[in-house]
Amino acid sequence: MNPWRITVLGGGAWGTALAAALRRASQQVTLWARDTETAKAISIGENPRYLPGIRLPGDIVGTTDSAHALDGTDCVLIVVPAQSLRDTLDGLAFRIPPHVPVVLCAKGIERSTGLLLSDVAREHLQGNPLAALSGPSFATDVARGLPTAVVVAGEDESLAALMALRFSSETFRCYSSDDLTGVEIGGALKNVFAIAAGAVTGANLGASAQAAMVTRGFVELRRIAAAFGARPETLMGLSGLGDLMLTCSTVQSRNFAYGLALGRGESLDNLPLAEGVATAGIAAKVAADHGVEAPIISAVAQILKRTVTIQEAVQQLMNRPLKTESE
Ligand SMILES: NC(=O)c1ccc[n+]([C@@H]2O[C@H](COP(=O)([O-])OP(=O)(O)OC[C@H]3O[C@@H](n4cnc5c(N)ncnc54)[C@H](O)[C@@H]3O)[C@@H](O)[C@H]2O)c1
Ligand SMILES: O=P(O)(O)OC[C@H](O)CO
Repeated sequence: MNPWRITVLGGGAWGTALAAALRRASQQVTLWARDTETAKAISIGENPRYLPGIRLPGDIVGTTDSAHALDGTDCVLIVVPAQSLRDTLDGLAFRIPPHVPVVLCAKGIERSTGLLLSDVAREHLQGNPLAALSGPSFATDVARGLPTAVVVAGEDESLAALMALRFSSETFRCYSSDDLTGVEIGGALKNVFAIAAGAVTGANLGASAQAAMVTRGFVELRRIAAAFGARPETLMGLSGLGDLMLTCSTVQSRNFAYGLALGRGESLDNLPLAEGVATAGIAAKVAADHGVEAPIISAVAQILKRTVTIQEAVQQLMNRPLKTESE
C-alpha cells in the first residue's frame, strides 16, 4: 500500500501529535503552521512551544507555505481551535484539492453561529468528503506514542474505514463510524462537562458530587445528540463516554484544569486553550433551541459569564423538581 500524502493544518499540540501518529502509521506527513519557528522545529523532530521535551519522528515536513503543504495532497486534517476553523478555511479552502477528504480534529461548536464544525466546513468545501476524528486522546500521550484509541467518523462509511486503516499503527488505533454528528457532538460537549468536573473538584464539593455531575452530564450529552439525530450508541463510545471519562478525571485535561482554577477562585489568565469556555454558552443556547433540558451545561455557561457563583449553581441544580431518573 503506497503511503498517502497527508497534510496537517495547525502546528499546536494536537496537530503535532497527530502528525507524529500518522508518520508512525507510515504515511507521508506535511504539517502547515502559521509561524516559521514552529514549522522549522517540526522539521527537526520537535515542537518546543506546544510539546516541550517530546521527540517526534524526524521526517515530518514542517512548512508555512500552504501551497507546498496542500498541492497534491491525498487527505487533509484541520487541527486549529474550533473558533479558528472559519478563519482558517477562509484563507486556505481554495488550496484544498476538490474531492480530497478533510478530517476535522477540533472539538467545539462555533460560538457565533451554533454550527457544528462540519457545517462550518461544508460552507467552504462543497466537493470534499468530511470526517471528524475524536475520542479520548491527550496530545502528549499520542506524541509520545503511548497506546491510544480514537474514532474517525464520516458520512461515507467506507471512506471512514479507509482513513481508519491509513491512520492506525501499533500505538494509535482508529475505529471508524458513519455517525459524523454523534462523534462531533460527543467531542464538543465533553469539554463543557470537564470544566464542570474541574470546578466541582476545585470547590471541594466531594467525589459523590463529581460522580453525580458526570453521570447527569452524560444524560444531557445523549439528549442533545439525540435531538441532532445522532445514534445513541455513538455516545456510549470513544467520543462520548470515553472522552468524558478521560477529561472529567484528570488535571491533565486543559478543560478540567480551567474548571479547577475556577473552583479554587484562582486566576484564569494565561491558562492554555480550554475549548469548553467558548462552547458552553452556545451549547446551552443550542440545547434550548432544540427543546432539550441541559441544566449542567447552562450552569457552566452562567458560571463562566459570572452571573452565578459555583455555590449558587449547585443550589439551583439540587433544588430542581424531582423526577424519575429516565426523564
Ligand atoms: N491537545 C490535545 O490533547 C487535544 C486532543 C484532542 C483534540 N484536541 C482539539 O484540537 C484542537 C486544537 O487544540 P490544540 O491542543 O492543538 O491547541 P493548541 O493551543 O496547542 O494549538 C492551536 C494551534 O492552532 C493555531 N491556530 C490558531 N488559530 C489559527 C488560525 N486562525 N489559523 C491558523 N492556525 C491557527 C495556533 O497557532 C496553534 O498552533 C482543539 O479543538 C482541541 O480541543 C486537542
Ligand atoms: O486537554 P483538553 O481538555 O483539551 O482535552 C484534550 C482531549 O480532547 C482529550 O480527549
